[in-house]
Amino acid sequence: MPFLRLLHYPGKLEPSGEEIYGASAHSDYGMITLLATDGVPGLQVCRDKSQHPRVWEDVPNINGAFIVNIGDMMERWTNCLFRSTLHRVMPTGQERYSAAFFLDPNYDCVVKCLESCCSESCPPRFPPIRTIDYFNERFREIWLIKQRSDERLNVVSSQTSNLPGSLQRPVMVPTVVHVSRPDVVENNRRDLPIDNSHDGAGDNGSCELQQCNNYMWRNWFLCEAGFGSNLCGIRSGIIGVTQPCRVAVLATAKRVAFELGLHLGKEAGFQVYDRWNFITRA
Ligand SMILES: O=C(O)CCC(=O)C(=O)O
Ligand SMILES: [Fe+2]
Repeated sequence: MPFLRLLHYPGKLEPSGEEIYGASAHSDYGMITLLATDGVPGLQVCRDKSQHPRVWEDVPNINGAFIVNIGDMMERWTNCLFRSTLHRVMPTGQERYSAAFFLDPNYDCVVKCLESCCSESCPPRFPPIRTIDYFNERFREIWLIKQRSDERLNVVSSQTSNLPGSLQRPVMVPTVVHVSRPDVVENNRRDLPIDNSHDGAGDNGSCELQQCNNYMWRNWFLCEAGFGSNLCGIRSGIIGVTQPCRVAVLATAKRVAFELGLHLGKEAGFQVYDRWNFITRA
């Protein structure tokens, strides 16, 4: 699964002279990352992450070359034959741009030590893990670090701008919630054309079924991005959809429940207000 992240470090300095943007020490979670930068320094790697105190080295810029990072999943697959690279971006006060291309296993892929990388004398160091479970574990750790830091700094809002540089960026990493749908729904989804008709701009964008589809697409997107999930502290709550008429409300609620394997009236519900303010709920 590919994922491209475009990064901008504004290089702003606090009145104290301290820069507030950077990226704390981390390894990338997936398989492999190709990184292109604009040549502005700041990126550092630690060759031996088990060594303390850590020794950080600047990564030199080579024009036209990508920086390649091994990710955690590759480390687990190869039983540490390939180690994931611990790296960070130090604030330098200079504006900086980078583009990171992450290649990760699919979320439902179980990452298990490769047979060629273990033996009786060298048993697997990590148990098999589903990619999504590993990612969520890491996102939860980051969320806890952010909460502790907020408490320390007495940050009231959820903005990250008051955080020290070392905690700025990874907090922005999205949580991904794996949604398991009935087989029939999953197969239908795979057959859907990849075009822009689901954003309501297509020729048949106004028909009722199409509108229902539009809401489905948005719900799936929000749901899989962690909205409405207890796993994701900042996005927990409810995804709400408004519809112009009772028929559409019922159709949408039923379909959300069916497609996400939820119970209508429990995890998925609806509320209809008619013009005399009578309310029907499930
Ligand atoms: O901006 C950089 O050079 C590094 C970015 C990075 O490590 C990341 O996005 O995971
Ligand atoms: Fe990284």
